[in-house]
Amino acid sequence: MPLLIKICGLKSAELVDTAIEAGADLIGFVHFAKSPRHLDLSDIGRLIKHVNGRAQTTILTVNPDEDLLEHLLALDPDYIQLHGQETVERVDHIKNMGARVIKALPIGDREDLDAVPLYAAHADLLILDAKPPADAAHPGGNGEVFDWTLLKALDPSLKFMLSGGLTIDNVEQAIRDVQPFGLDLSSGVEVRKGEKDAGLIKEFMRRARD
Ligand SMILES: O=C(O)c1ccccc1NCC(=O)[C@H](O)[C@H](O)COP(=O)(O)O
Repeated sequence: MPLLIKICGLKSAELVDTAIEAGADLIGFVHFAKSPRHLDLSDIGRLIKHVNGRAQTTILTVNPDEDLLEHLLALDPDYIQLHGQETVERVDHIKNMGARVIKALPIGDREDLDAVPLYAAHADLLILDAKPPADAAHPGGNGEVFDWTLLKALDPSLKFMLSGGLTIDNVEQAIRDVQPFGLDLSSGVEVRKGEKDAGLIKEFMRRARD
């Protein structure tokens, strides 16, 4: 089965087209005010319409309240991505609202793996991302790689997307060593925080798909 590849934090229709034409399966839009990739609801709605079914879409948010969730669901993304401290009960609740849910889990050490089978039984997709540095302004999109060898302790039948610091230089090794179900990335195809580069997106996708 081909790798599911998600590119997160796209902000323009042109770069959305670049990512889709290069073969991205899932496009992520960030709604988190402190992020350099933050978009307001009207821009996210416009970009989801622009994708128009050519790829799947997700809106990424952090510990959303009911009111925000209702606004996000009205934009009709394929998934809501949760990147905060949302519990499995919260994941279930959001699914009951009619959403498919991607849950991101921070991985820094062996103990962090305990949450993986638990959330795998509730979320539609799981992202295993690097634990953010203590002084990070946002819980994801920090370009940090975690120790992939930790993942050897997981049940091999668990499906997850590998995330955290993926770049054109480490993507082939990541696929070889980890053999994930999917990949998720943001900073690795940026020239500056929040600014994606078409050439890096194409090169990343070429190396990931070869
Ligand atoms: O991207 C952000 O700015 C962001 C802000 C708040 C919560 C999560 C965020 N990103 C989550 C993602 O899905 C990223 O793709 C993932 O953390 C990997 O990022 P990177 O290490 O930069 O590739």
